[in-house]
Amino acid sequence: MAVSPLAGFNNLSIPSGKQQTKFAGQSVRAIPIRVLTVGKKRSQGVQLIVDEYMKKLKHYCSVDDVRIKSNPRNARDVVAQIEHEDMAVMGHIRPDEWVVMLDERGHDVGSEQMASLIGDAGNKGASSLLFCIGGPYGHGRQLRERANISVKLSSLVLNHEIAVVVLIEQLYRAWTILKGQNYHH
Ligand SMILES: C[S@@+](CC[C@H](N)C(=O)[O-])C[C@H]1O[C@@H](n2cnc3c(N)ncnc32)[C@H](O)[C@@H]1O
Repeated sequence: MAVSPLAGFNNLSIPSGKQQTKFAGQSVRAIPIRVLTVGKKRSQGVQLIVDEYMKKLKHYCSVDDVRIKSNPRNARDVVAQIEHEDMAVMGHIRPDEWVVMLDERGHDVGSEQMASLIGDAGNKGASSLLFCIGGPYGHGRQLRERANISVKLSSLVLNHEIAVVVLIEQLYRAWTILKGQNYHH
């Protein structure tokens, strides 16, 4: 029987407050992480930082940087642009992948909770974990329906380039937390 992609996150607990991850001292299955961003060409400075953290993250799991051009069909109105970007994003999602949508209105998670989220995805059967950063006007309807969870990185609205930098550092931080390494204080 096929396992619903929602099966794990239905049970995902996001504990409140700063606390140790429930995976401290336990082994975690290292599933691939894919970071999908919708946007224009990245600036060199942002790309350097993303590359640096991707390299660090690759010590723990495989990582893919999936890029989608914003407004891929040169739509003239915002609604059509969001829909075209949404379709392009959906085309990259794998059926048994757990999808984390980054959104300014999402769950407010701390770094330990992000570590638990990665641990849960690995240990509850997801084949890979996809983190989605939207285009200039945010995510479309299909992705919102498909996402297993929506997470905020800050109460501030971030440009997609800043969002990917914050996200990738947090993914690295999360793995150091899972491994009990001396990076997160
Ligand atoms: C320029 S923002 C889009 C802002 C738009 N107002 C919206 O409704 O999403 C581009 C993308 O960056 C990400 N992003 C921006 N601020 C964020 C935040 N505080 N937390 C999580 N993701 C954020 C989201 O994925 C968003 O779709």
